[in-house]
Amino acid sequence: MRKIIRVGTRTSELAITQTNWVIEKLKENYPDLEFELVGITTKGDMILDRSLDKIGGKGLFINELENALLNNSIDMAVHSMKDMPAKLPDELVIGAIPKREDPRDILVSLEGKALKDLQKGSVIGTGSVRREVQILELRPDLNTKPIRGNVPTRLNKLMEHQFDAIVLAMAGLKRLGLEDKVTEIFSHEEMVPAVGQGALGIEVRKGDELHELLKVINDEDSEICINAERAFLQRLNGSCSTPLGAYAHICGDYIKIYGMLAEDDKTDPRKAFIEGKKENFEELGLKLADMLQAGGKYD
Ligand SMILES: NCc1[nH]cc(CCC(=O)O)c1CC(=O)O
Repeated sequence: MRKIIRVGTRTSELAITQTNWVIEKLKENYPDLEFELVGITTKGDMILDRSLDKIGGKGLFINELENALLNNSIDMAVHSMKDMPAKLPDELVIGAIPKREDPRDILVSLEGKALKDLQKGSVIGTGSVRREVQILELRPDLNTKPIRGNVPTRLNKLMEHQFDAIVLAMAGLKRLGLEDKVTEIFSHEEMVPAVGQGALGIEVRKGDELHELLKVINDEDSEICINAERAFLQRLNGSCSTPLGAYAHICGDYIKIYGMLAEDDKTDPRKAFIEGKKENFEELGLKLADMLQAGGKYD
């Protein structure tokens, strides 16, 4: 076994916190191994003045980390699964998905008002077309405005009154110890989360002995759910500019997957869910995508 395992991560406070958590978990299981955190700045972290879909979508936060894996300058990369594109390079694999953190979206509002109590015309900060479409479905009389930057930066922009409220992932706030900022938690039905939201993924080179070692921090139910959601994503070939979301959870031997899809121009949002035996997770994710593409709605 190599002496020091180099663990690549983005350099935001959230990414570093997540990576330290992964390293701690691995150390608990393998006290003799040594780990080194390698911070890598990605294009997504550098370009902060434009919206993600205008500068190239999801790959932005992970390309540099994958290149570092491919050229052997790191041994594993810790990602937020929600930032992972539908397809990975052939040489790489997600070696483990630890137990998922809270997958839901939340609202932080300036005056502590829930979404339904915000004044007509209030401005909601979000850079995500998925969140924008669903917010406007719940409150067509509000406005949305793009926001970029990491979680603390977004909270600061809210405090400076650039917005009346912002939407963030609960998972990020929990990991940063900022849950006390939360005004309202959206259910996964009123606001279908992003594919993979709340989950981490640890990427390694295919065939690397580290893959086996990572199994101790894999959570099988989380892995099945994320893979179901990612099958959905792959079928829709989603880029950052397609409003879509999916959230799967497991109940006994069954998996239930909720999905939302709108047109690229943000019109015609629709939602659906599907349920089946959990071993059929992939087929179910694909089928849910087909139902939504065919215009399916539920109620
Ligand atoms: N889009 C950026 C991003 N990528 C991962 C998280 C944290 C939540 C997670 O781990 O899924 C966030 C912040 C947010 O959406 O509020």
